Amino acid sequence: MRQLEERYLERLSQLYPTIAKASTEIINLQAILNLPKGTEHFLTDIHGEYEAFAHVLKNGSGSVRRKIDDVFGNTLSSRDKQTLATLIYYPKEKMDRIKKTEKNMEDWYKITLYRLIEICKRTASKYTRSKVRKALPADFAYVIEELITEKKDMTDKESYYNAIVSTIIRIGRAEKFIIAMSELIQRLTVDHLHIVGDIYDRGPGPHIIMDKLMDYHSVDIQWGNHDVLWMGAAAGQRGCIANVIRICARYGNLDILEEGYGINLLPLATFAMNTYRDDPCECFKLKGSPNYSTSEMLLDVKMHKAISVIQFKVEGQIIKKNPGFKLDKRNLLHHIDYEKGTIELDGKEYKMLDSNFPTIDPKKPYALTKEEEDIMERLERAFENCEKLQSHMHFLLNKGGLYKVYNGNLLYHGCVPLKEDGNLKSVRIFGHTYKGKGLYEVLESYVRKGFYAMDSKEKERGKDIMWYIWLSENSPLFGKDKMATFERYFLAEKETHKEKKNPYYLLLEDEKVICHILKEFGLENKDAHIINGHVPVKCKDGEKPIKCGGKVLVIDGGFSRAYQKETGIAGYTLIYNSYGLILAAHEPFESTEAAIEKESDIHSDSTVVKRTLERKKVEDTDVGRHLKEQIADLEVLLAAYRSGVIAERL
Ligand SMILES: O=P(O)(O)OC[C@H]1O[C@](O)(COP(=O)(O)O)[C@@H](O)[C@@H]1O
Ligand SMILES: [Mn+2]
Repeated sequence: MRQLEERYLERLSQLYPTIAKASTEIINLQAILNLPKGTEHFLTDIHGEYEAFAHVLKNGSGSVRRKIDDVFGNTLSSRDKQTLATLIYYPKEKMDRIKKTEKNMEDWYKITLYRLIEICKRTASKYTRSKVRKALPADFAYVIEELITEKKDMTDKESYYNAIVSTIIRIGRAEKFIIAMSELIQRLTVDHLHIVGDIYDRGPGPHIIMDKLMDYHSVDIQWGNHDVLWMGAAAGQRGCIANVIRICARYGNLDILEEGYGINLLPLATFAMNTYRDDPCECFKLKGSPNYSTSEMLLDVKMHKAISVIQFKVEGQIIKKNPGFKLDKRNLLHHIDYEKGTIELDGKEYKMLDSNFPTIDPKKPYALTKEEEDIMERLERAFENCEKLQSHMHFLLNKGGLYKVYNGNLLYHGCVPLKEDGNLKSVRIFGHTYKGKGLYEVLESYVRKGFYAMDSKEKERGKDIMWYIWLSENSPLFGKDKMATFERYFLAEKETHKEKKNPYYLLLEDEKVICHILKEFGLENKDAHIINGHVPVKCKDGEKPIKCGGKVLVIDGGFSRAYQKETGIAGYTLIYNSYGLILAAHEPFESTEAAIEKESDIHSDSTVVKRTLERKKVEDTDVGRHLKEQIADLEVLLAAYRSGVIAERL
């Protein structure tokens, strides 16, 4: 042990070779501990809505606007503040419009630059110089640092600033500079982003969102069931591939696959056209209103049906292969009477809304036809070999997980499976029993195995687990008793469509249960919160996102347009800054165009969930804890130098 400590100190002394260097580092770290805590931003259930997502990222769910209010208070009209906010979100586009009407651009540049400098000063004041420096755009790094650094003892500050600003304008760099400042403000307003799941499906641009996230300065992701579905597809799991394509077809988003990821769907399209040529595919009408021509629409519904039938078949095979998944009840194709066009479910007979199944052999309903098999083989290869998809999925693997404990909060997408009495539900995974945190951990480890395991059997299990996470009633990311996809397509009886939620969702107001979950994940502090998404909060029915006296925050971002009529708003996001927790309710996002032109900001309403008595500092955060450990280590090193145990490396 002693030897280990000495070896560690030796290593540390290579980094801080002298008393002076070690002391300076201690002082620097101590200074960081006393800075205000950085702002965290939480978004969930983005579901491919890249424009709304980009907007919320730009406005920091109201954080930029709050900064403008803090700096300018009553000295600017609310109209001017809104224009300034829009400029910060969309600097280039806004300036292009302003230039068309503004008579004195030079004046406008001057005023705008001063305003931006003031806001930038305020946003930067929370960080160390070194952190700000790292965020500065290379072209203007030096000037911006000059402009935002307080020069206390300079006598004629004003003329010094004026000279810089006038030069920027005179040499024609004002626009570029305004863009750089605006982006810097956006960058500094939010220190860290949490995505609490469901980036994928329903909306048109999940791949664009992923590109943005990969570019973002600091982010973690708690996978949602839809994200794990795409991960499974990328790993070549057939159930996941079929679901991914089915959902894209259902929402008129096959472009994501074809154009976004370059996955060739021609074999499926040709097969669908031939197989369902005269079939109107009534049950497979699209959701939403995609921009389709009639022939595109016709093709899409046929592909939608073709891949759905393939899905029910391959899922049947996965269920048979994995009896431990206990999903046999979800195999329904063998309950269909193909002649009568009916199905028997739980002893009751239902009329099927569709009875044209040319590819199903009633004796072997789960077997793929030769053509279907061929299509699936090609799709498997296409998903596995798509470089862009693989890079997006590896980003999810590297930056994400099934849950996260961060600054005293517990983040996960769906739920912790519970029994009706509120105790943790035990679940069998490949012959072993797990619950609570253990369940989360084993599932996550299998997801990773699905990509990285050397042992082919474990790898296969890992792939199948991704599909299991998508729809099992015991999956913490799904948390409903069944996924009623089949019933929703083929049966008119609404009661068969019902997906009953895990008791977790009924127990969200039960403090004992919630504290138990938090404790299970190591959070015993009374200030801890659970933050989850997944279930839309039906605001129009009076439902509230704040549960259990503020201990639980269900912030389904509600970005998904298809769901906005159910919730009545566009959903919630959360901000955790040094003053506390702020919940932002959003109105539906019209378009980027409207956001710029009408200066409409989707952020509508903020509720302070919790206000801290004292402003939280870095020392109160997880990073602060690491810094304190580092300081303690450095102090040991310092003592070792002083007592002669270790020599300085001069
Ligand atoms: O209406 P859609 O898009 O077909 O999806 C409905 C399905 O999506 C789910 O709600 C899962 O998606 P979420 O994770 O977004 O809730 C299923 O429970 C349901 O069967
Ligand atoms: Mn979800």
